[in-house]
Amino acid sequence: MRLLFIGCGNMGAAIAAGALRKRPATKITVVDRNPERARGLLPASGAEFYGALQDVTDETFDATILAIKPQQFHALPGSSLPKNCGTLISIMAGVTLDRMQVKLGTDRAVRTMPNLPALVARGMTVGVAGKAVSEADKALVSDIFEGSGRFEWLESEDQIDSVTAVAGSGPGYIFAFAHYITEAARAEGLPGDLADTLVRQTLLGAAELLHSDARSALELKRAVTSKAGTTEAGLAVFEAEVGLSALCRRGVAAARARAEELARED
Ligand SMILES: NC(=O)C1=CN([C@@H]2O[C@H](COP(=O)(O)OP(=O)(O)OC[C@H]3O[C@@H](n4cnc5c(N)ncnc54)[C@H](O)[C@@H]3O)[C@@H](O)[C@H]2O)C=CC1
Ligand SMILES: O=C(O)[C@@H]1CCC=N1
Repeated sequence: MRLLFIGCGNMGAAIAAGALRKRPATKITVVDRNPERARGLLPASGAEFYGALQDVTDETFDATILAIKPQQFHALPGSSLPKNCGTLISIMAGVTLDRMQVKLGTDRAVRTMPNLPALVARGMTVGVAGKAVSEADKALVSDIFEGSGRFEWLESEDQIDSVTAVAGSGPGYIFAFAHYITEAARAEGLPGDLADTLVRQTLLGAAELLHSDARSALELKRAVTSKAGTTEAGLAVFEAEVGLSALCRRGVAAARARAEELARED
């Protein structure tokens, strides 16, 4: 398969690496304003790197992945896309299929929301297909993203901003939590290195249990929590009236509202 990446930063490079993992014969062309950074993020890929779309000589691709920031989309010269750019795949938060149609003149477009663990092939991507996307196009899109983790189709675009708030931004919330727990461990007087190891390994173990154990998150929480024990004492603080539950709802709602706002910006 032949893929064109427009923008190849953290996410573009993770997705390109995933596509290569799934289909090693994939030929990748990258256009990035900073081609040297892109090259550094995608070493030994056999990819070609360009600084501008006009420099790309190939005219035929199976898919073109837009992996620039939503705020960079309005400056993209839609008319300079290659003649046969295949299925257009956007990973931009808050950029609607309608907006892509107006700017790029095609309904053969898929709006996706991946997440950063794609870097380690543990990503979660959700996609919604535009009107002119065929079953063959959809199979290709699934293949591209399955190389960097799990992929699911959404029936309608209505839910993608909520998906963005949960899974797209989600790793950021988890990393913030890891940071604050590490700080708390240091405040307890534990050495920095040990605090770091305790938190990383605890999160990894908990994530692995969530992944491999049939019990729900709530059931697993109960399995840790002994009656009148230490976890119960800690959770009583985390779950106080305006605690973790309310914060999660407010945080997710704020991220979803920001995605909706991005959709209105041009
Ligand atoms: N970082 C994350 O965890 C996630 C990001 N996203 C989405 O992925 C997109 C990219 O995010 P990152 O990879 O984090 O950003 P990034 O800043 O690492 O990558 C963007 C790249 O686009 C390049 N670029 C900008 N304008 C360009 C243009 N006109 N032509 C060619 N290249 C251009 C930049 O040089 C940069 O390398 C965003 O739209 C974001 O909403 C989606 C899910 C998760
Ligand atoms: O923060 C953002 O806007 C992007 C989209 C989801 C994760 N990062």
